[in-house]
Amino acid sequence: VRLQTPPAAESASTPDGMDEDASEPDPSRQRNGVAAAAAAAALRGEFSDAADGTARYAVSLTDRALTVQKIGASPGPGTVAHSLRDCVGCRAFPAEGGADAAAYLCAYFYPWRRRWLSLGTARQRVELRLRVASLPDARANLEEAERWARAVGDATRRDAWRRGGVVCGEVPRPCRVMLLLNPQSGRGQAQILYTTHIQRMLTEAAVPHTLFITDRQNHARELVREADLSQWDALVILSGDGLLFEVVNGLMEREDWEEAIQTPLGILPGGSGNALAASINYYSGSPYVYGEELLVSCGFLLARGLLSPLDLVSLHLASGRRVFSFLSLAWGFVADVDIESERYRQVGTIRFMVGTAVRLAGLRVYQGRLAFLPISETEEKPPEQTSTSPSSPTSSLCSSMSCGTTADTSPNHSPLHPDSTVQSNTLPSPCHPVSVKGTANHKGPPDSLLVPLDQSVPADWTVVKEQDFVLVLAIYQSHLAEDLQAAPQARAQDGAIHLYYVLEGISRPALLQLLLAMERGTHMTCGCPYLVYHRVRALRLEPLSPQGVITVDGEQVEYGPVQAQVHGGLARLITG
Ligand SMILES: Nc1ncnc2c1ncn2[C@@H]1O[C@H](COP(=O)(O)OP(=O)(O)OP(=O)(O)O)[C@@H](O)[C@H]1O
Repeated sequence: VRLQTPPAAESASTPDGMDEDASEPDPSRQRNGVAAAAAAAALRGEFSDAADGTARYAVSLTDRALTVQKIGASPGPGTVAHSLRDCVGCRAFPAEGGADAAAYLCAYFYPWRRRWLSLGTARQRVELRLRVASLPDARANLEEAERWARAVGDATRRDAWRRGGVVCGEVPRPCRVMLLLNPQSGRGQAQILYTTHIQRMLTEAAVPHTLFITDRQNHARELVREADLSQWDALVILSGDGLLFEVVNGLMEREDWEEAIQTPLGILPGGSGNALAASINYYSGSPYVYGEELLVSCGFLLARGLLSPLDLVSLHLASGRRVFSFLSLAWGFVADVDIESERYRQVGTIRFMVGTAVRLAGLRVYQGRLAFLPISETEEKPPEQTSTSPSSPTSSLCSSMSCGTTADTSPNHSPLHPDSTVQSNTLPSPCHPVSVKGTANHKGPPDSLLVPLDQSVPADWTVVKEQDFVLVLAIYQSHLAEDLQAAPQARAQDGAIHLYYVLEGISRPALLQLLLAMERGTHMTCGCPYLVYHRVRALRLEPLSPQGVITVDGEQVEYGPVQAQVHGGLARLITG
């Protein structure tokens, strides 16, 4: 374990060095919009160039933008409006060594800009540094710079809330972050990613953090299980999804699990799959990005600090062990590829492509039983949560169950659903559903929809005819990997398990076509009769083939019968 304190941010560019902000349209960015923004300005002032103090700038702050106009230049060229939607922070500081009475104002933006060498956009860093020297003494100049820094920070926060979707709070400021990093995740570059991107970004956003580098499997789990959580406002993972799986389960193993699991969780992609990070980026409405660009986008969302509820799925394994999952349960093709491709880890995300090619060549089928509790079309959905203003007393008190759920317009099941494979549970259930309580090693809410694994599923469940499957995938986020949109209709807090299965009989080309379509999330439009989809609250999977792989959140668990139930909004996720 290493502890580190972030150093101060470095490097600057002056307004002269910046192009027009390339974010999506903002009234204040347009030509006559600049005038409108200035008219509604909350603050106006005159600053000089941070480099040598020669050029002078008229600066105005509105609810939406920080606009900088070179004095003497006509509006348009020489005027830059920095949208607050792209701002991560702003700070004031005195001139170095006290030789000068001036103070400085620094604001940090990450607008979406066209890439230099390829199509599309990515968030790119812009630093605005201005000199405040209009007052005679150093203290007065610093106070003026601080006044601006506070105003920019407050306006940015208000802007984030205005745009927030399903928001149930925000991390406190300053936010004390426990940042857990797995140095072995992905291609083993998480530490470099921290130094090159995240350290500076968190410093700019004034997020003090302590870095914990894990040195073995289950290290993160133990750390959060034993941690004094009153010391931390958020737990952030720079790693793959496997480390977050450990953190979630470490929190759920605590005596105070109910409170502990409310600790805001954040994820920064450092692994090879990075499914949750890709999902968060997608939920935020951001363009598709991957690799380091996804890291910067997720770093930006983390810096904004808005919280959304996160569903967790409680899973009971054959041994009686209970685990909590935020991403997926997989059996068959998907699980095989995930685990078998571990040996190609050094090639990064391409490992999944290699693994897919290998497994397609030796396509397997698995015999098993599947049953689930569907979410009916008519089932009442929890009311949609609207953003609460940052000053609202309820905003920081969001309880897991009171956080709302977005309306989901997706169909309950695929129109391609081959009815012949599904039957309602005609077997009389020998007992009424009884809660399956947390087992000895786990705390957590009771699973009121499940009965013990050695009993038949309840009568209102749907039982799939016993047969051969190519894959079963239960997923609760939109992405299964950075480039796999397995359930584009899913949301972090929709209270649903999105259950897909592919039946035996599918040809290799048809399966490949499905997997390729999944990159764009269009697999349900392929017209494949072997692919079935249901939205469910609970499920049971009983593999009958003697050998196979089951994964939970990409981690291999014991092979055998497993059942699961979703718990809506049990955790909280930083989604920006
Ligand atoms: N220092 C370490 N050395 C070896 N394994 C570790 C270490 N720290 C954590 N682990 C384990 O590594 C496993 C994989 O980690 P993680 O999910 O972060 O990376 P990944 O597998 O590359 O990413 P992804 O899940 O996105 O594919 C986890 O089970 C975790 O417990």
